[in-house]
Amino acid sequence: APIARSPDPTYTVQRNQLVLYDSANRFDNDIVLSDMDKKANAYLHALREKETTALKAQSQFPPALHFSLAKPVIDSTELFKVIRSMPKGGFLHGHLEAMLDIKWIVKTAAEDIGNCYLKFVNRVYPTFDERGNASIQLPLFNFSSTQLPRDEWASCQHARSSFPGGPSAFDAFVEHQNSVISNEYPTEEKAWAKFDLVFDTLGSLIQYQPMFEAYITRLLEQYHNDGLTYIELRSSRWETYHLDGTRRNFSSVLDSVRDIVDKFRKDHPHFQDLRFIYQDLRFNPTVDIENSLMHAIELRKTHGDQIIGYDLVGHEETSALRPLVDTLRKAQASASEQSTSLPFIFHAGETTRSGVPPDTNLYDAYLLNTKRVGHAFSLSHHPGLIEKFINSDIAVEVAPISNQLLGYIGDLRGHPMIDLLLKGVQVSLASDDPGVFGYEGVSYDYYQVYMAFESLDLASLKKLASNGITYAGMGQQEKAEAMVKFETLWDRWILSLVDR
Ligand SMILES: O=c1[nH]cnc2c1ncn2[C@@H]1O[C@H](CO)[C@@H](O)[C@H]1O
Repeated sequence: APIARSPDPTYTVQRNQLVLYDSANRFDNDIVLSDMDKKANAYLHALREKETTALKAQSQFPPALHFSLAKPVIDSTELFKVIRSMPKGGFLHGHLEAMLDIKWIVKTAAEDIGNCYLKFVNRVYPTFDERGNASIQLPLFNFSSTQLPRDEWASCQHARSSFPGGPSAFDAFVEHQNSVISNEYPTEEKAWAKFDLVFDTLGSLIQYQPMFEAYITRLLEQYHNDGLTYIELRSSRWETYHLDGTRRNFSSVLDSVRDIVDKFRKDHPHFQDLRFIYQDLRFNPTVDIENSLMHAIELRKTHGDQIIGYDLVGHEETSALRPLVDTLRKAQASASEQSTSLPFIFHAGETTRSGVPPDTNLYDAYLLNTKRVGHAFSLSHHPGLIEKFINSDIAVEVAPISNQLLGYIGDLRGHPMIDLLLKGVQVSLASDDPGVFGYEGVSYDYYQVYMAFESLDLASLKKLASNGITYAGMGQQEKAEAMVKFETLWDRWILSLVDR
């Protein structure tokens, strides 16, 4: 008869020690789950396991699918409903024009705001494949109290009602023309070639002040409904116009945002604020960047509670930080001479490549004292920088669905964020340009990440959410307030889960 072996107790002790050693620096180690939290954690864990098994059996596991295919699957799950209802603290990485459903924007322009005209312009863009260049009809919008020349401009109402399939088909068509939702753009080059075009259309819609106000109001409602209580958006110098021809400069636009947010906060006392990071395009001529830096410093003096930093955006292959180091440093010195500051919150490392400028931008961002880094997709290649980021408490803004749709990763289970998290880099989840990716808010990103990485649990979700407050452009007092509100909402949410 075989001799029964009892497990070697020394081995078990060694193994437990190894596990502990390996997870000693995990990003979420400081989160302590209450007994209630633990029940909720068990419930979420079981739900994830059950739905994962079922979805894998149908080859429909969402993190493995292109988001255009994953979205309807995610929408049908119970776990997504739960994740949607989760308090998500702060949202730190989104671009002003690309936050809302394009179908809603077009319908609102035509039906509610009025005085809306549009034309289609033919735009050619390289597709980097055997077909060479492609062209696309892009709509541009304009708002006017008088009829614009009919040979060029159509009224939005007429364009929508006369479109085959009617108004909603028209809105869907505009969305298709202005997005990178479909898998027609499988590589970084193709996605960016299309992506770069769509911001003109979006800009033309929200440079009209009544549209801008409707947009900001809707943004607050939708993102608050998604569980967010603090929002930071990247915005270029934003100016708007009125029907009578008067224009608002960025400073006046910020005043109008302040009014809208104050009003929203009266009805939503848990909502903290909406703030902006002044952005310029990284490939703009240096004199333009110098001007936007000076303008950002002016706004720091007058609207320092609304403009919390400065960033350079756009495809990182087009231009590096290094040639701009002097310009950027001079601007910060000039800010402090003027008794203010201009914090940098740079995009860097949004690339799969290694050792080339989009990757080595991470060095410059670090040396320029960036507060956080947008994307840092290639940070996992840099053991030394990872250590520096951890020691200097520089958080990374990760937008997994954006990374997939812009061609940096296929199956999200391969996303480098898990390496960073388990080594102790702090991350805040974001959605970058959800309006151009076919959704709103940040819940899909939370869902995909929780599904993709089974080593993440409820404590991880709580840490990711609260990081949106910890690393926000708020003062210590404001952060403390926001965190208390977040904890209240969190406990309420946990109760609702455990009560099921
Ligand atoms: O993921 C991104 N990386 C870099 N730049 C971006 C990203 N998403 C949007 N923009 C840039 O922001 C501007 C609109 O506000 C656009 O110019 C777009 O290229």
